Amino acid sequence: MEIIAEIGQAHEGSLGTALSYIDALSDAGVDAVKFQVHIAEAESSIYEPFRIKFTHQDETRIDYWKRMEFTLEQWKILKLRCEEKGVEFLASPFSNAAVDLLEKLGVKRYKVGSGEVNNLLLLEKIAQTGKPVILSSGLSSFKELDSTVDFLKERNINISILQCTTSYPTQPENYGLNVIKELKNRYNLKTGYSDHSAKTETCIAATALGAEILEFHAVFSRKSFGPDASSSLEIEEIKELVKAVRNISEALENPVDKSDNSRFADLKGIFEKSLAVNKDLPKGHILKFEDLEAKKPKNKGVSAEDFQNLIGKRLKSDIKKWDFITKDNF
Ligand SMILES: C=C(OP(=O)(O)O)C(=O)O
Repeated sequence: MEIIAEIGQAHEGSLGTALSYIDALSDAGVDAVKFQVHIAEAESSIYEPFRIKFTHQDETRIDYWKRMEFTLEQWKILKLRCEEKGVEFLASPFSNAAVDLLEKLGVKRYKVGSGEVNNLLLLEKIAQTGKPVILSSGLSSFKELDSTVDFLKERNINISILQCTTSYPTQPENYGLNVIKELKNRYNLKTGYSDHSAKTETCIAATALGAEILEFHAVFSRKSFGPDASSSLEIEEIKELVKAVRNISEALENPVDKSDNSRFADLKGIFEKSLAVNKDLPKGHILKFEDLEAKKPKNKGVSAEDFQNLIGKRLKSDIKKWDFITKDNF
């Protein structure tokens, strides 16, 4: 399982905050820390509407993107910090200029956000790098995904694909956990889940349903400013999630063979019981179901699993309450 923590815009354009996120998330045990590379002039214009107008600080959406930009030098610092902390620096570009920037950083692969699935210009640019792509599907139908997957396959790109719902925060009826398996069956690619539910249980369920990659938004506090804060997981939740996901992954990698219980032989013996009577019974009494009890340990008399053979049998001797029943009693 690959666990990717998406910082998105949670850094609010501050290099220091972005570095703190790398530190906190690598300590939480994720495999990759993910950024979005926004180069305002290359990807947007004054005509772009706000997805959520959460601040009056930025007059227009492009002003917001400008505030989220880092310089190449700053990106180098962020990537270096990821390397020092032993996590992959992963990013989604939102323009061809952003791909050029990421190439200068020497990234290993690319994430394509849900909004870019039909941006063939960007996909062509990424494909020209020859590097693997993780494709998100939050806004796409199968038909659109088919074309994008074909487009990348024709260019020999190694693709992974994520179920995602672009709705912030995503409500249970829209998680689409069923789609993880459908994507796997349809494309036979490495398949995962990109979460916006802000709930660890969604990611754990996705793991159990076969996701091989998990991505979720991270934030220091869901009360923070920002478009994704309410759809994100906090650091303590991420720590717990990482542990849970690693455990479930290990469980899934070790399927249990229920047809063979030989490993329980000793323990099973400790749990097994022998038959006893629950009242004083006189010689000549005919045993009924209501007379019987099953008590530990096993092998003290007739085994509990053989109780049906005793019903209707006549006692040859008295037997005291809670005494075990043996063959000699008949
Ligand atoms: C928007 C992104 O991804 P997703 O669609 O998976 O949320 C992204 O990676 O930048």
